[in-house]
Amino acid sequence: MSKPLCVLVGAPGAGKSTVGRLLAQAYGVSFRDTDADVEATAGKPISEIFIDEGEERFRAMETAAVAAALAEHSGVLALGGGAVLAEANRALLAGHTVVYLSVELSDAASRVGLGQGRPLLNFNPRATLRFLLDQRRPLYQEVAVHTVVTDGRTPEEITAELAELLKD
Ligand SMILES: Nc1ncnc2c1ncn2[C@@H]1O[C@H](COP(=O)(O)OP(=O)(O)OP(=O)(O)O)[C@@H](O)[C@H]1O
Ligand SMILES: O=C(O)C1=C[C@@H](O)[C@@H](O)[C@H](O)C1
Ligand SMILES: [Mg+2]
Repeated sequence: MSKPLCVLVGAPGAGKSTVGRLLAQAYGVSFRDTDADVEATAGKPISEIFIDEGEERFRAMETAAVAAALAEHSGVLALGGGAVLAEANRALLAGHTVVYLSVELSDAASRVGLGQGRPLLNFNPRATLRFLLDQRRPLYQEVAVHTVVTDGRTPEEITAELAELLKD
């Protein structure tokens, strides 16, 4: 039983995977991403899981991946953007060093582009992102111990702030 150094949450395009990798490198620890874990378990990309099995099945696999990663991983962990929607996942995060990488619509939209590889954003990515951000902002805030604003900042700047926060 171990505990992640830090758990990153945030919307699509917040930079969880990008910043998570940089932070892990800086600390010399490994990086894990529950999206990649679900894909490895299913043997296919998330976009295909959504098409073949539906979002509900994906969310069940995601909860199993979150529980396993929180129990096993001691490095930096990024959660899928929608993981905070499930009460069970939010409960699992209690007591963990959860950092909310916040992003607002303008930067999120330019970072995810047309939403390729992100099934929820296949249709009208900007309007969907606006909805997701409004729906999830309070949930990210609820689980987070720290918030790091990412808008208009480079991944390196964000990583440096995160490293500073983790010293406490
Ligand atoms: N601070 C930043 N400034 C500019 N571009 C960024 C920043 N952070 C990430 N990006 C770019 O935005 C895109 C999305 O980043 P990333 O995949 O890390 O986000 P994510 O939070 O993991 O998204 P998802 O929830 O879809 O997995 C990538 O192309 C990445 O290079
Ligand atoms: O925001 C979401 O609901 C998602 C974000 C991605 O990380 C993936 O977990 C999946 O595409 C769903
Ligand atoms: Mg990611």
